[in-house]
Amino acid sequence: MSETKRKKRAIILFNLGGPDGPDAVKPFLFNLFNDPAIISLPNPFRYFLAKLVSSRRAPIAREIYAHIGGKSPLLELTREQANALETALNGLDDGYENRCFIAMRYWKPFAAETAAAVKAWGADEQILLPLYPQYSTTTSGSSVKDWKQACHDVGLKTLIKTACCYPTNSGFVQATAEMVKAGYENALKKAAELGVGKPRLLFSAHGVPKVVITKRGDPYQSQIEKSAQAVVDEMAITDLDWLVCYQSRVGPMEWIGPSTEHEIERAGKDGVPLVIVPIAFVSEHSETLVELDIEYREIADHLKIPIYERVRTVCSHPRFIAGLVDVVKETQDVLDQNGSDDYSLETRGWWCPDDHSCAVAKQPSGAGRA
Ligand SMILES: C=CC1=C(C)c2cc3[nH]c(cc4nc(cc5[nH]c(cc1n2)c(C)c5CCC(=O)O)C(CCC(=O)O)=C4C)c(C)c3C=C
Ligand SMILES: [Fe+2]
Ligand SMILES: [Fe+2]
Repeated sequence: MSETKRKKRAIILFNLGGPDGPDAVKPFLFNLFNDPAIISLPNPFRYFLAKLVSSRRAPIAREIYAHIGGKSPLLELTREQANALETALNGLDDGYENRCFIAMRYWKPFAAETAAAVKAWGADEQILLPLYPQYSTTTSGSSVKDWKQACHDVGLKTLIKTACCYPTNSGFVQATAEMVKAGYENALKKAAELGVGKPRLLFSAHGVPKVVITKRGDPYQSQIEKSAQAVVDEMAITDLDWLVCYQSRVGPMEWIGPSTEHEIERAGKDGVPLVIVPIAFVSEHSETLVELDIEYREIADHLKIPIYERVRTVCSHPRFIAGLVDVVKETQDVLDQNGSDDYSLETRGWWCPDDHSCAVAKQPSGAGRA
């Protein structure tokens, strides 16, 4: 019996990227601040502001990265996720030969290099998979736009579909809940030994300027709240004390709140133990290993918070990888039933309805999109 040729499906994993050494810090920051999704000024103003801000921020950022060997572990951890996902997808035996590629937004491997590799491999289809469960124009939106530009530049034109977001994906929620539960129980045990009250869970997400929510209409904040609620529901512990807060503020603009620092200070006043849960990151990097583990822990110690327990991110947790497989399958269904996205760079802010029906097949063509 002749074997039918399997279609080649490229899965493109997007993340922010991080410097691979001290010399990369300034150009990495320049790329970040020169992104119109981050600073929405026309050029040449954005270019000059990005030069200025990246020069000023570079010494601070270098100090941050010095705590973790001068570089970000993000690419290495993303490679592990890509390998695990590729193995899981190829185990489906669903008629596709799968290969996972990585495109980082502000440092290597950049979209252009990866798009060229996808073209050289001879992909028939592409599934775009941001490693951000919640959608923001500053992250997933920016990466997808950058990717489509790279596809234009290298002449890569295949069927293509984007998984815009998956804030309540069961694999992501179960993996997170399992890890939070372990951290919570650990803190509860320590609290009993110390004779202090029960711990409070702080679901800490990367912040964004308020205008990103109010003017652009990003669903990011509401999706963060949905993720946290889903994890709490999955944990099924009665009377949990929990809330959502936002870390990593930079610049003079007003950011969404409450800030994680403010909530740590409030916990200090209340004298309650803390369990910190990163809810917008799916891997370890400067924002978890330095900001949460070193900087915020110092604040907590200074305030004599009795316990400060930080839950690790899901990384390559098998349940999370299984969740990503589901996202790829759902996105493939939408591609098969609604057809390919176009390569237009004119995306509106986001295209996923709040109920996440963008990833549900059998909707009328174009539904949920601008
Ligand atoms: C959900 C994830 C992220 C959102 C939303 C986001 C928005 C955002 N970030 C900045 C500025 C900086 N971010 C920096 C690092 C950084 N940011 C994210 C994720 C999100 N950013 C990650 C994963 C990382 C870590 C990268 C790594 O270490 O590998 C930095 C650099 C570090 C520092 O100087 O503090 C900056 C600057 C803005 C302005 C913004 C929204 C407008
Ligand atoms: Fe979505
Ligand atoms: Fe950031």
